[in-house]
Amino acid sequence: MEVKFNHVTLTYPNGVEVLHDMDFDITDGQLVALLGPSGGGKSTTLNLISGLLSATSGNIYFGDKDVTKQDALGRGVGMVFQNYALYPHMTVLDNIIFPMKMAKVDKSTRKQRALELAQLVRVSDQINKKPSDLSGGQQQRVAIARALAKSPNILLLDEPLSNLDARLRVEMREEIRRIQKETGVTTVFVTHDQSEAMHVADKIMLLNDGRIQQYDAPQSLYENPNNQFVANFIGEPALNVVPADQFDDEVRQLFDGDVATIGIRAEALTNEVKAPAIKMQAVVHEVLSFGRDRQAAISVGSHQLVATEVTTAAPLEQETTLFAALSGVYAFDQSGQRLPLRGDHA
Ligand SMILES: Nc1ncnc2c1ncn2[C@@H]1O[C@H](COP(=O)(O)OP(=O)(O)OP(=O)(O)O)[C@@H](O)[C@H]1O
Repeated sequence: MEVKFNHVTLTYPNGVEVLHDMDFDITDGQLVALLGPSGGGKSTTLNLISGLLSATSGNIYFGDKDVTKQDALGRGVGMVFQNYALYPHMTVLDNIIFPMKMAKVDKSTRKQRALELAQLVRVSDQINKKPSDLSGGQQQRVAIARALAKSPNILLLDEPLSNLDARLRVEMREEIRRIQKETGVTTVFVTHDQSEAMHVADKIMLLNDGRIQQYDAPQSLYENPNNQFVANFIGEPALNVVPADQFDDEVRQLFDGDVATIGIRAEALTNEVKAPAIKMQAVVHEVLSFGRDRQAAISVGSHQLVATEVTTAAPLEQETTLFAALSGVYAFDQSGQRLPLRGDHA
């Protein structure tokens, strides 16, 4: 089911507007990640989709239907929470059956559907156990099956992986993607972890201060950020940010507008030029290897940078010329807006 927000705002009863003019479409069948720092507005947006909160102004549509005034029950959404919220006294099978029992689905149909869902989420061999006898990942699978039991219009997942250890988080994010693709249910997934969002989503909506900073395919956010916030938030190691006055005029003039800062991706910095690049004077302090990863500590003036492609061939602790591939160099103005390359370099 397509979801559409038309100029939606939300003001909490304390009078503070926390979501400003949210205008977006979620395409039917897609998995969208709501990503952003704490307080950015992810949960508030999710609760507006679910109907747990009502918009102060603007309209929300599911397909062609205006659901702005409809409550959570009427909207037919399935929810999965961070703590799974399974019924502890019921078996796995009964947990999955429960929403269908409430909806008065007949007994044999609901049992058959629950068994199919258990198979979909791969807990068929656990159906007679109680939630406390399952691992965190298995409990999450059951919570997803239960949320899908009533064939919801939209599946909403609120930080579903945050209680799992690192290895299980990676496994479960792949599982969520598989289950979403198999069922085709439009899914919204809240996370503050950019790497999780990058791996799981068809599109990422990056929120900060109750505004959409960018809503795009994961790779587009990485390669073509709208502003400094997006460029900083997406990518690991974080973007290197250097004031523009550390660069020659020639570099600043590559961009259209008044350049205040230059952002450089860690992997764009090299000690040999391989692609269209800018030059900079820098000092390499050390080059460390971690398995297949490398990390060099560099300074430009008094600014510390991290580079992943600078090799041990670089002389240490002395001024040297480094290059930054233009594809990983962004210029921002004073307000943090991205400045485009001038026509002849674009
Ligand atoms: N009940 C409330 N009353 C007043 N303000 C609220 C309420 N709930 C949230 N806020 C404010 O709304 C803004 C957005 O909060 P929200 O919980 O949506 O952010 P979030 O991105 O989900 O953050 P987190 O990752 O910490 O959950 C914050 O400034 C928060 O302080």
